[in-house]
Amino acid sequence: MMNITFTKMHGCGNDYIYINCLENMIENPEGLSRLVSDRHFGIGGDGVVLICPSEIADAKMRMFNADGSEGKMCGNAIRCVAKYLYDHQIVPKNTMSIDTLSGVKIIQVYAENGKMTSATVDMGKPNLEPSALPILMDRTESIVNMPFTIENKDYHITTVSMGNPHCVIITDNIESINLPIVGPTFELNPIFPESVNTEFIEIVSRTSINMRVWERGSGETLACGTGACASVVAAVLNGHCDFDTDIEVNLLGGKLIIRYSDHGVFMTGPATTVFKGEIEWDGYLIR
Ligand SMILES: N[C@H](CCC[C@H](N)C(=O)O)C(=O)O
Repeated sequence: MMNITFTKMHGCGNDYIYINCLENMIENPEGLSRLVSDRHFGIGGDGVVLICPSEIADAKMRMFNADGSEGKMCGNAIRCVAKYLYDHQIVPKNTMSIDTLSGVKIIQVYAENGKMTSATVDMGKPNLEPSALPILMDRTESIVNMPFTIENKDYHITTVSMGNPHCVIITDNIESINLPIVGPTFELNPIFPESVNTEFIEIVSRTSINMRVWERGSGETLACGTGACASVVAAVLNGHCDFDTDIEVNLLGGKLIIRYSDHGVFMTGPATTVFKGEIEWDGYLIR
C-alpha cells in the first residue's frame, strides 16, 4: 500500500490525473486507469499522466488513456505538465522541454503572478505517410479527402500523425454525429492496427473550425490538442483553411489556436489546476 498524491488538471476540459514521479515511479501505472473510469470508486477523468525525470529534457511525460493504454503524445496534457513544473518552481523557466514517446517538445510558458496561464507548444511536423499512422493500406502517398466506407457508411478521410494517429472527417454538421456509435467503428477497425483518434470537423471560415473527437482509449473527450493540430492540417490540405495562419479550433471544452507552417504545427491554449488529493494505492485496488 502506498499513498499517492495527485493533481487534477485540464486543458479545455480534457482532464487527467497528474502524478509527480520525479522522485519515485509508480508500479503498474496502467492499473491507475481504475481511478479514471469510475467516478464513484475513483477520481474520474480522461486518463492519467505521470511526470517523470528525463536525461534529455526538463521532464518526461507518460500519458495513459482511460482504458490503460499508453498514448504517444497528448497536447492538452503537455501544457498541464508544463504548468505543474512551472507553478511548483521545479522548472522555473519560460521555455522548457518535455520528452514524450513522440520526441521532445518545446513549450513557451505564459505566466501571471508566478502561475502559468497558457502555453504555446511546438508540436512538431505532421507525418502524412499512411505507414506512420499506421493504416493497413497498400498506399504510400498521403490520404487526403479519400473515400472510405465503414459499416456501410461513406466518409471522406484525411489521415495525419502528430506522433499519435488521427483520422479527420470534414462534415457540415458535427452536432448530428452519433459519436458513441460512430467513434468505435473507427477506433476498433482492424485497418488501424494501433487504433486511431477520430475527429469530425466543420469549417467555419478560413481561420476557424469546430471539432468533436472520439479518442482511442478514452471515447469522446471535450478537447484533444493533437486532434486539433491534425484537424487544422487536414483543413489546410483540403484547401479550407490558411497555411501559416492562426486557426481557431472550437471544441466542446474550450478553444485552441493552431498554426500549421513550414516550421511545423504550433498549439496555443490554457492549462488549469482543479484540485489536489491523495489516494491509498496498492497497485490494483482502490481502498
Ligand atoms: N487528449 C490528447 C490526445 C490523446 C490521444 C490518445 N487518445 C492516444 O493517442 O492514444 C491530446 O490532447 O492530444
